[in-house]
Amino acid sequence: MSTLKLLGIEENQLLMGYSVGRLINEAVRRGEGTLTKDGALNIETGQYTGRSPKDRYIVKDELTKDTVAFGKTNLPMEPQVFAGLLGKARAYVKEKPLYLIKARAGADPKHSLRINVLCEDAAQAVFSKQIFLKDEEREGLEADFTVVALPNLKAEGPADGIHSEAFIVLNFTERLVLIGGTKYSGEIKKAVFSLMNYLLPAEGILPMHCSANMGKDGSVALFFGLSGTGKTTLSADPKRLLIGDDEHGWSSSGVFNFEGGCYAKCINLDPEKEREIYDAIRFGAVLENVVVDDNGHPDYCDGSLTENTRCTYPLEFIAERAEEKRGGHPSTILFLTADAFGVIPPISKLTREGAMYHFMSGYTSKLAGTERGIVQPETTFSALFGEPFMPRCIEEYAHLLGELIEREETEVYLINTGWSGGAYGVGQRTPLKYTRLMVDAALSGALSEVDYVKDDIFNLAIPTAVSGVPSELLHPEKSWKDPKSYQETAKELAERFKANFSRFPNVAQSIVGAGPF
Ligand SMILES: Nc1ncnc2c1ncn2[C@@H]1O[C@H](COP(=O)(O)OP(=O)(O)O)[C@@H](O)[C@H]1O
Ligand SMILES: C=C(OP(=O)(O)O)C(=O)O
Ligand SMILES: [Mn+2]
Repeated sequence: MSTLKLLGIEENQLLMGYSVGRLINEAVRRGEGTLTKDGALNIETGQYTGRSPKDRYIVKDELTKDTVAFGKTNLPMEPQVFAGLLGKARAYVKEKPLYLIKARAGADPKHSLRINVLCEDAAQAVFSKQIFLKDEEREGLEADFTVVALPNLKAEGPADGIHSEAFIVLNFTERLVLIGGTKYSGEIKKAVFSLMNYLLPAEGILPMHCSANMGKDGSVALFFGLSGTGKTTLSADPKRLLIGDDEHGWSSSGVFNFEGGCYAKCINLDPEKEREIYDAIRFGAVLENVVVDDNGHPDYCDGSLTENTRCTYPLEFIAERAEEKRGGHPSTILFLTADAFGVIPPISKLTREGAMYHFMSGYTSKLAGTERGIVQPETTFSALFGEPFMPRCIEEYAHLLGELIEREETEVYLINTGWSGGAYGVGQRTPLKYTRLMVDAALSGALSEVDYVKDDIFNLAIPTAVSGVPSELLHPEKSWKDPKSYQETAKELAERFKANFSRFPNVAQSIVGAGPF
């Protein structure tokens, strides 16, 4: 059955082919948001201002039962529970006008999905048009997957067989994503990301939660990291061409963006420090939960609605960009971690085994606002630096990365964009200008020419010098005022790494041995 039929939607309900300008007018007219003085559309998303992982499900059926790693991250949903929610959605959309955005995921035409996004809100239609790759020219209504975003449809929680009023459900058999009860647009993009992450490994492609950019010489860099660790910020670099800010695939011909736009954090956005992002906030961009005064002036320092304020804009709003949204094989990979313990060196070089160890560990902190209920940094091990979005078992993805970095001789660094000079509350977040200099040094090849010292707790190789960066900052045991408390804290974190890694009992000893001592 066609997906529209399944949803009980008639063709005459669909609002199609609207330009960005027209959708923005609709959003304002319908009271969904207002324009700032720079022309961006600002909306408030209500109670849900970040992702809600406890409300995200995958339907467990014949197709997925043996191919999805069901558990706490990939919550299973029984087909009959899905049928109940679908019934609610059908009743809700009956005779309701819905915006249809024809989009695509995957800039490599060989590995691309046709996506129809159906939105009840015009603002989410603008979001979808700007974040995904355009596919307006596509004829007919057929697509590979349909995403239905009904933020104002609230479920009844346990009475509907789910956790709360919000639901994000991926149904691979019906090729349908149902979203209700949350207006946070991040759910729409991350749901499509999860679709790609399920489908691509079957084609031998590694999907990655990373940003990507390219030097003017064509050399590609990837920045992996969980939410808030700096993928978007560090990849927007005027010296390099942006390929994409969040989701990529790595195939035998190189890397490709899944998306067509960016989803940047705006908290404390400072035009001096993040010029590219600041300049992208204009007509056509969508802000979420930024506090704006009566004259339309945004106050990026106001986190009263959430710390997770956001801006969506198409890649074309960034001057230095890779037009094709693709590049060759990465020569350098940077794993970004926001270490709230403040004991991981700001930059270190990983061996191939070390890269595998840290990819599978995915150590970082969840930062305030990025997920429901997170108000201060919370230690997490999020495998692949994106476990919430990876439906398959971790080893499948890790295996692919291992093969690729081996074959392409990709160099891998670990970068702590989190705390230094002390733990969260005592030290400070590593100044962005220094992190940028460390990234520059890694990408220019300068770090191939310096000496390294061993960190004897974490088994990491720390460069002795990075141009422009105070050398004591490079070594946590020197940047902490109290060496004893550094030792204790570092050892505590090392133990946490080991405890976490016991979830991978079958991994080669050489990889386990590349972790903390
Ligand atoms: N040293 C640093 N490196 C990267 N980002 C930093 C640093 N210090 C502070 N930040 C801030 O942290 C946030 C990183 O967020 P973002 O780049 O959107 O992460 P991601 O794209 O990985 O979710 C930004 O608000 C940025 O200004
Ligand atoms: C949209 C998100 O991604 P990121 O913060 O990694 O940009 C999110 O995690 O909600
Ligand atoms: Mn980002």
